[in-house]
Amino acid sequence: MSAYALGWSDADGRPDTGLGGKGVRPAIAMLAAEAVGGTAESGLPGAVAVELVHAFSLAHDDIIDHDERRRHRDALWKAYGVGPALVTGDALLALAVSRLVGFPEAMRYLSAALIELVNGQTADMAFENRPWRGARAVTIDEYTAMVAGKTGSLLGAAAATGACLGGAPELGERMWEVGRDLGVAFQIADDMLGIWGDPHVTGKPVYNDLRRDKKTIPVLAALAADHPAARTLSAMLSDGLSGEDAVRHAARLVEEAGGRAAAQALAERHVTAALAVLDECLPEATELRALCDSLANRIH
Ligand SMILES: CC(C)=CCC/C(C)=C/CC/C(C)=C/COP(=O)(O)OP(=O)(O)O
Repeated sequence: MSAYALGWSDADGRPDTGLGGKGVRPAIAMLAAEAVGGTAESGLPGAVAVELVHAFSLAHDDIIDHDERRRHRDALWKAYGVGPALVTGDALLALAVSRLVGFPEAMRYLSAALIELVNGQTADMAFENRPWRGARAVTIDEYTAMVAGKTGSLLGAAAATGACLGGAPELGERMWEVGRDLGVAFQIADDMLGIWGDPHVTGKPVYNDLRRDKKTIPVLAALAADHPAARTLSAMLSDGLSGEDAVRHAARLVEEAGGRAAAQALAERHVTAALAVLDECLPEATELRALCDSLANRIH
């Protein structure tokens, strides 16, 4: 498969604008199918299913979070209204499930991912009402479990459905582990891009998570640090960030307290774990490994 299949450039080799998304999940499904000895095309039903689930989850997530921009343009709800965006998301989900009718082993992983996705999303929403400090503060372990559900499960399903469709259902569980750990690292990178990303590249503004009290890993890790900036940050967040100056100041404190470096280190640990399982069960999977490496680059 070409670099296009990895989603980083378009069919003519131009850098991807992000308008259609990076296509990471379908690339994983097709490369996993190939890695276990099938053709890339054999992984196609899984690839389509996971990308449709992803699109459904983004449509609904943008409504939940009131995010107005997605992939360099208005979010679906912003362009067409909440009702149409909700129903479009539902339709995408129904179509996703229909893609795997006739492939029961792959379907098992997709349905497991859907349950975990909803659990992770529910935890993410519940965390917004938890305090920044004290006994009820969100821990890094709780964060990791939440993102393993919200993001890791679908990358897990991509890898596992690919393995099943490529003819190696016995590798499904291990491939799920590979995808899940990659997904945790991917979400950590996404959290980092939400603070330090370039909106021209990501297609969405920075600081929305901070404005909304989202318990993202750079902030949680900063607060856990024994650093004066962490104490100032904790007080500011607990009082509520009032105005854009406060939001920008909080972002600087997160970095000063070491939140960015700690998030990066945690993401690297998850990439390493994913690669260890991949090397153990599919040492010849060079293209899938290359995709993992390119995802790892997103952390830096
Ligand atoms: C049930 C429900 C509403 C769940 C929501 C779960 C959710 C939105 C998780 C976020 C996943 C994520 C990192 C998206 C960006 O993916 P990406 O960078 O691959 O996006 P792209 O496709 O635009 O490249």
